Amino acid sequence: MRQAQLYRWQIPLDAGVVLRERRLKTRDGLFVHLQADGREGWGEISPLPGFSHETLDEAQQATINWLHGWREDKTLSLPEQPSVAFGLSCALAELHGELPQQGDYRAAMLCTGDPDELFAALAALPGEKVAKVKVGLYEAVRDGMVVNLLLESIPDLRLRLDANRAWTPLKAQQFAKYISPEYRSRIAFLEEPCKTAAESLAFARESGITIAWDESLRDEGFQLTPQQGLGAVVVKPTLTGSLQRVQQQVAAAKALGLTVVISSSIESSLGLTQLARIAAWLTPGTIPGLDTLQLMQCQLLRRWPESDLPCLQTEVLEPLL
Ligand SMILES: O=C(O)CCC(=O)C1=CC=C[C@@H](O)[C@@H]1C(=O)O
Ligand SMILES: [Mg+2]
Repeated sequence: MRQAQLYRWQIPLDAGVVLRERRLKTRDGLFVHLQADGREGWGEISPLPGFSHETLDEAQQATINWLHGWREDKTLSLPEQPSVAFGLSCALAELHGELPQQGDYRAAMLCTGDPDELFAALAALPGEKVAKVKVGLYEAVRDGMVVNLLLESIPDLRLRLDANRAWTPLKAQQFAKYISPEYRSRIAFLEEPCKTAAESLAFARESGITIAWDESLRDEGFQLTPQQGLGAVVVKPTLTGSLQRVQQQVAAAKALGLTVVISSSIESSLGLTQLARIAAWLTPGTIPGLDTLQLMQCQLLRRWPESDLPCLQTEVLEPLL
């Protein structure tokens, strides 16, 4: 006997979460709970505003339609909305015991705010010092000076940078000019420096700074091919689709010798813990990009290890079925 429930939730975010020039005050999403033969599985469906094409209402309706069929023992293909396919595939994988329990809870520290605050946090970072810094929000020269200062001040720090396609080729050159050549190898990668892939690849060739694809992976008709200066891909499962689709994309990137980073789409703690398990399973040895729980004011259902944020249970969730 199959049972299913769908919950809607909303988490207040700390001030200052800006995505694609829009301020996000809350993170809203869905949890799907499947039960059958004494087993259960959970999944998170939380399309990311400004990045996902589907709205939460569209995701909700597609999920409800699918669940009605699943409860009647129909074997259905997953809906095409990536956030829905991902969440349902996680719930099915948990139900069938196919999502490994072991997680990689290390996270590349997501750095926001002023350099002084960064120094203390980064210097105290235990183990492999990997941090992610968003660039492209301020002047490129300032970004270059801050990044150079961080690399100079913390000799064992490696940085992941992300410009979210903010720079023109000139701005990208201005940034690179302020990074001492001997520090450039400690930039693990710079995600999406310029507005177009061609401009980003030219930047990588000219600057010697390794770049990574993130948004490009999801562009219509994009083909992943080996390129000089391309070192990594950043895979956001909520924006990509089912676990099976994620596995395909990870395998294709690894076959090209690229580093693959499993990255957050600002999911709840339940989604983030599942991403940590997917990272340990599909990209062992690579620190995932999951340090986004700090943006939230609470956890839901499952705790992120060592987070002291309050963890709320189903009583705050709105059942929809
Ligand atoms: O990848 C990480 O380390 C954390 C997640 C992260 O940086 C992002 C998540 C969602 C949208 C963006 O703000 C940003 C990104 O573009 O990678
Ligand atoms: Mg990115």
